[in-house]
Amino acid sequence: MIVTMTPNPSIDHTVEVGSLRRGEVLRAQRSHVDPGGKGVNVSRALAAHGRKTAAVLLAGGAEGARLTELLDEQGVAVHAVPVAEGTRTNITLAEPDGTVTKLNLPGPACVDTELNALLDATLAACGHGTTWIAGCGSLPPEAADDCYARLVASAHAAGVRVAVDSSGPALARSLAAEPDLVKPNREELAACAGVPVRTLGDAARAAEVLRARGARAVLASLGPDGAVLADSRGVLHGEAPVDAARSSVGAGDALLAGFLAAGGGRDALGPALAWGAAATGLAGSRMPAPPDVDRVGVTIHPAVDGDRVLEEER
Ligand SMILES: Nc1ncnc2c1ncn2[C@@H]1O[C@H](COP(=O)(O)OP(=O)(O)O)[C@@H](O)[C@H]1O
Ligand SMILES: O=P(O)(O)OC[C@H]1O[C@](O)(COP(=O)(O)O)[C@@H](O)[C@@H]1O
Repeated sequence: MIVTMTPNPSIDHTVEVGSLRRGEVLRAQRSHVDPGGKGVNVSRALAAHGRKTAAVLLAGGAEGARLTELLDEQGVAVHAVPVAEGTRTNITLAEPDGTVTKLNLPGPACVDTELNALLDATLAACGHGTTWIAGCGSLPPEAADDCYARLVASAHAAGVRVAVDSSGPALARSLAAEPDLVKPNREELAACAGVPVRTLGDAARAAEVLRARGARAVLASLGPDGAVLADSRGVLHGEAPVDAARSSVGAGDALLAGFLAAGGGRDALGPALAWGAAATGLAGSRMPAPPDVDRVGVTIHPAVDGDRVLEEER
């Protein structure tokens, strides 16, 4: 069983437009709604693979009720902790060439009692046989940025491993608590380590900075360049090319889900890459199922090519 905690979930509204022109009236071709938020997506990907998971989240207002309903429809067990203000809606504008513009709202403000209730509910959701808790996403406005650090401390006291996928101060503050894994993307890695990440070598060095600050392992996702995994045994790089990426929204969440589902060790890098690449071939933030993942070919490189310039920097 893998429990996810999402302090700031969302309704993800994807709108498909012909092309995005600022300052004009755009006619949408299609639109659809997915339950969203990083931990929510990890649970959706696990549920799509028939894995036992529970999504613990803060939910408020009609949007919060709708989020719970959407997750029920997808067979995800939800533990919704009430928050006074309404859950946010995040907007994705998707163009036919695969370009995605994302508008993430701040979300409902949250007070200490609500955040404490979320942490308590997360620990309470862990039964016998819970292998991981994944604490994921941004924090709502006014939430204390030691939220994930506290999650790590209490989960470790209960003997459960913790993965943190967040950004900014919430990620930085979590490191000293020694999370078993952190999953930054390239921007989050660079910001947290305080160094530019332009090459694979930069990514490997930045991951080591996060390990030196306390993270036991770092799974740094690098978009089309795959991911590097740094742990006490060294740094690995792997990738899984995709022919036509449709939407990378949620790909990092699918990557993390695949990594945890495969046990969270060095052997889990391959499955993680397959789940992440499979997600990029699906519309919006749809999460991959086994047939999507089985189509993907993964390469794990014997050594990290430190001079290789990352795709997004070329
Ligand atoms: N264009 C792409 N081609 C192949 N794989 C991709 C692509 N974009 C994302 N991925 C896969 O999805 C994972 C997560 O994507 P990334 O953009 O790094 O994370 P996030 O969604 O958290 O920002 C990558 O590590 C990679 O495995
Ligand atoms: O909590 P944040 O950082 O605002 O991110 C929330 C957004 O991230 C997502 O979980 C997608 O995550 P990734 O593309 O990083 O994998 C969306 O569903 C959601 O709208």
